[in-house]
Amino acid sequence: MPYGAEPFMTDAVSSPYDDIRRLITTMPGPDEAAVEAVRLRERQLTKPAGSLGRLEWLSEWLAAWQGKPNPTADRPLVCVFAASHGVTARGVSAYPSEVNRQMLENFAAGGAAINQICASLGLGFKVFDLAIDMPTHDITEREAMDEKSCVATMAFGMEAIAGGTDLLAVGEMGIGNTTIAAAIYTALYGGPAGHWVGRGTGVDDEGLARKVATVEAAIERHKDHLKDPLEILSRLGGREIAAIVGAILAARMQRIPVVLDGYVATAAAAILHAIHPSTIDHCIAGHLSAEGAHQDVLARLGKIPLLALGMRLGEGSGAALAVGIVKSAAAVHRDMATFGQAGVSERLS
Ligand SMILES: O=C(O)c1ccc[n+]([C@@H]2O[C@H](COP(=O)([O-])O)[C@@H](O)[C@H]2O)c1
Ligand SMILES: Cc1cc2nc[nH]c2cc1C
Repeated sequence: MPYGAEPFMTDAVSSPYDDIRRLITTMPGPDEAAVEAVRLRERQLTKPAGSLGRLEWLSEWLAAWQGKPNPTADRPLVCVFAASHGVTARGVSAYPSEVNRQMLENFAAGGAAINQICASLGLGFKVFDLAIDMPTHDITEREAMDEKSCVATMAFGMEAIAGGTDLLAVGEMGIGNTTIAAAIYTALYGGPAGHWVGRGTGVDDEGLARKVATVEAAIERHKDHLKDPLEILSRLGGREIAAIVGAILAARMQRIPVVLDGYVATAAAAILHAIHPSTIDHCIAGHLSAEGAHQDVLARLGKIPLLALGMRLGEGSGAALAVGIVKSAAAVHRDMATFGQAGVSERLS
């Protein structure tokens, strides 16, 4: 038998993405019985019905995706995925790419904003270095990464949950990646590149014009290959976005609800949503980023952000703050007294 023609191989055209597509078809759905149990207890707690607004919904959401009637947020984990981008050669960021490695050191030393947010809220924190010294290709010239590297990076992102957690927040670090995210949104949703491009770390008007021109050039370069969302991901990048796609999928398989960070992290959710909207039903938007088009993206994904603090930092900061709210929602649901326990009179009619 000639080399490469083992009997178990078929002639069917296979793609490196097949395993990811197969995984998506086996994802668990929401646990309706757990949601009902939460609603039942909710009605018995010492407060006017519905008075805790979205906190009540958050308890139901946790229960639905954790698959348990007593939802928890006892071991929340913030994962930050860090990557470098060849497109920075086009002058699309207010900061140099060296900041990527320097910020990894800052995260490790405990000096970044995200370190303080995690410490103040008691959240676990893990950073993933996605070959930070090897930028992906400039997407105006060629694809950011090949399909196999893209799949390998998604698989690496699945490691996010390896240590165990009951609530995952996903964020990123990568100079130039608001241009990458804008390119992904332009490919997915169409319209002028200028609609999707914002100031990121704070580029001036010339920088903004360079970002728009860069996204337009990237779309023009790849225009014949932007139908399949996974191909959009590998062509436009970057590694941190691919890793977050993997983390979101792995979390779903293990029944771990996910909190998304800002404009860049949401691009990973948008890729999955374009494959099938239900793939991100276990995700909430932690916050509304100040990066202009985030509102539009979240509306397309059907997500209402938990917080709107005018933040545009990235590094998981908005998602981590939102986890603090989710932790309170779980604690309120678990520890409040019922009308019966507290001897408080119930509603008249
Ligand atoms: O995700 C967001 O909402 C967001 C908005 C603006 C900036 N960022 C962060 O800033 C970096 C990207 O900005 P830029 O200008 O280099 O494209 C990257 O490290 C992101 O974490 C992130
Ligand atoms: C200093 C700095 C910190 C960051 N954290 C996330 N993105 C960032 C971009 C810069 C420039």
